[in-house]
Amino acid sequence: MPSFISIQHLTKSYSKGKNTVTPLQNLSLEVPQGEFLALMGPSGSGKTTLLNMIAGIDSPSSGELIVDDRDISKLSRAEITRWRASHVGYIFQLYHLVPILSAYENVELPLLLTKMSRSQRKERILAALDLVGLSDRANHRPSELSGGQEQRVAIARAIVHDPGLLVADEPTGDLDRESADSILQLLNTLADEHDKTIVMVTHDPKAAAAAHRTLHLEKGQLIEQGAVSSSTQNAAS
Ligand SMILES: Nc1ncnc2c1ncn2[C@@H]1O[C@H](COP(=O)(O)OP(=O)(O)OP(=O)(O)O)[C@@H](O)[C@H]1O
Repeated sequence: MPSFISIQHLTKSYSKGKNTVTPLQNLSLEVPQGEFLALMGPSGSGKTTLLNMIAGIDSPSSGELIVDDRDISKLSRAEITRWRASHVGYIFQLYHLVPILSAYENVELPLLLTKMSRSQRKERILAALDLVGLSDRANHRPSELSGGQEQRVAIARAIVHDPGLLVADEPTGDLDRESADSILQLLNTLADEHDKTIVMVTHDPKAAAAAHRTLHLEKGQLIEQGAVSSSTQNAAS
């Protein structure tokens, strides 16, 4: 099966004063469509940097970055903004819901950027809320929801425009174990039954274990779980 994400020899450097920081160095990665991939690694190892590259939020210094058959490192700023809006869904640790809007209205936000009619939007929003198990909370505001429910609304918002790729940065970092497990189950369902390709950054080994595969970032390179050195495990714990 061709890869949904194909990264070849990707390097990312930042200038910091007189110094250069290179969180990702000559990194290569293949992710098949429908895979739920977890990224782990010590703080500062470049996990968020890699996630931002894959999601088209930041661009590589060098290397090839193909997502869904497109080399997104070669797109202009306007093209990448358009690409992101239709191809990527974002899930954050702290949900980033708009407090004065209902769950329904929060989920509607990505669709307001499209030419969809109100009735088309309604159909999509109700389907997304149904998929995350929150049909009965459509009119509730975030403050009237539990943390787990807020994250479900955020996931409904991330999938409502039907992107192929979901990126999640510590999606269970603010949740108790039970809520975290049900969010991880939902992410598995999205990969297994809805063919979403999911890349999740996490510090939580239990969250990583729920994914199909876990990779560790070490010295700007990716290492399969099992091949990770004890020094990295100590640093990550
Ligand atoms: N915009 C930027 N400008 C300069 N340096 C940056 C920038 N973004 C990230 N870095 C540096 O790149 C390195 C990797 O950062 P990154 O946030 O990707 O790590 P991380 O593994 O996600 O860490 P954490 O687990 O703490 O979130 C760090 O040394 C960071 O200071």
